[in-house]
Amino acid sequence: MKTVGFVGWRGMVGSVLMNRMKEESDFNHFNAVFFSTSQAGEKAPVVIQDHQNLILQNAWDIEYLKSLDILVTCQGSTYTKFIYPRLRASGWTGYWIDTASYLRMHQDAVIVLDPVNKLVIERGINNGVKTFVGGNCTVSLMLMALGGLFNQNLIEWIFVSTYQAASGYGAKAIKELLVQIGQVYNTISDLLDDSNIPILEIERVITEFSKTNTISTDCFKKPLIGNVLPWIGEECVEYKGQSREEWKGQLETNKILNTSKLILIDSLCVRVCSLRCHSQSLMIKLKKNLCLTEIENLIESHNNWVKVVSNQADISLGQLTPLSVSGTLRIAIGRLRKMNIGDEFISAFTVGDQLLWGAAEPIRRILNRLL
Ligand SMILES: NC(=O)C1=CN([C@@H]2O[C@H](COP(=O)(O)OP(=O)(O)OC[C@H]3O[C@@H](n4cnc5c(N)ncnc54)[C@H](OP(=O)(O)O)[C@@H]3O)[C@@H](O)[C@H]2O)C=CC1
Ligand SMILES: N[C@@H](CC(=O)OP(=O)(O)O)C(=O)O
Repeated sequence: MKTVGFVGWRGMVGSVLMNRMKEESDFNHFNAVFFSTSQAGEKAPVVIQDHQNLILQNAWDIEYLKSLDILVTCQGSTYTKFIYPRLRASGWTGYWIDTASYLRMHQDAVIVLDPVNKLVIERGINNGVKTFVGGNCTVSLMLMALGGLFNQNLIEWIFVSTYQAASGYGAKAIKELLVQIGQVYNTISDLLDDSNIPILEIERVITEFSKTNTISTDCFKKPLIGNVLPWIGEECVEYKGQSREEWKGQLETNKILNTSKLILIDSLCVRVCSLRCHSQSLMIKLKKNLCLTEIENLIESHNNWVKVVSNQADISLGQLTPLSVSGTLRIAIGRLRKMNIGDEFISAFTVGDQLLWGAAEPIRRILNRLL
């Protein structure tokens, strides 16, 4: 059996990965070794019955890492940046599987999303590629939703407006949003009980409180509760005025699909206060005029997880929301219709869990493929 090391397994993405692997009994197929950058020597997680007494190994120990057949890291780019070049320089030729963005555009790395780019992955494996990286969450979720149209080479360009969950900024950010909700509620809970207080007075109190320094904003820098934040991540060095999150859309999509002619993708990425599902509003220019039923059929037949939601109010509100998709592998896509501006333009809205298909699931699946 192969030996697989896990770094970053107790982080948010790592925990979702561990849960999925336990659900699917993946740990029966290899020997697992768990590492930590900060807790070496402490107890490792128990993932199968007979492995009760394993301890955490030191994630900085190159000599130990060299003994692995496969290393899976959900630890983040800082770890990858430090360890990856040193481990490769030491002569290690094992498989490196990573959730972090650092190696994604590296020429020796394949971005994995097998329902969409299985052939690219297989070609990579056959050509001796040893580095496999999960895509940016919005990119992976968009590709899972529109795989059927990309597959048929029907897309000329897309403009995406994202509504990204707090989880995309990590566990601390989800906590910060929940703390903000509590803080805001505490400032007005007495007022809510008094039916004589006008709603605009309550709104004024909340708005004023949210502008004070008392509200927690360590992660997001501004309140997310009662707000939307129209900038995610750093500014792109190459393109002023574009965030790196927006910049990744076109770059990663074209790398994942291994396109010979660039598919144009642009976006405006916004943080909203949902917890772990990213939503995206899409304006798509098709290369030809197709009827809506054909478009829906192509989308839905592409993979087992994408579900077309009928474009009706009650069904959209029930099945096309972060709440309805959260914690599932479902990729919901709806609000599909032809736009007024022309027959080749369609609009759509899609929702996916950014910790599952957006992060952990492609990693779980490439690991199983490489075993
Ligand atoms: N968040 C997301 O939605 C997505 C993230 N990614 C990428 O995945 C990587 C990891 O992200 P994420 O999972 O959010 O990172 P986290 O911050 O949740 O975890 C990273 C590491 O922090 C350490 N840590 C310190 N204190 C704690 C604690 N109290 N609980 C758990 N872990 C703790 C752990 O390492 P140790 O045990 O070594 O101390 C852990 O592995 C990043 O590169 C990110 O860009 C990719 C796609 C989506
Ligand atoms: N940036 C994403 C999450 C993420 O980690 O992306 P990446 O893996 O490309 O750094 C978000 O904030 O929602």
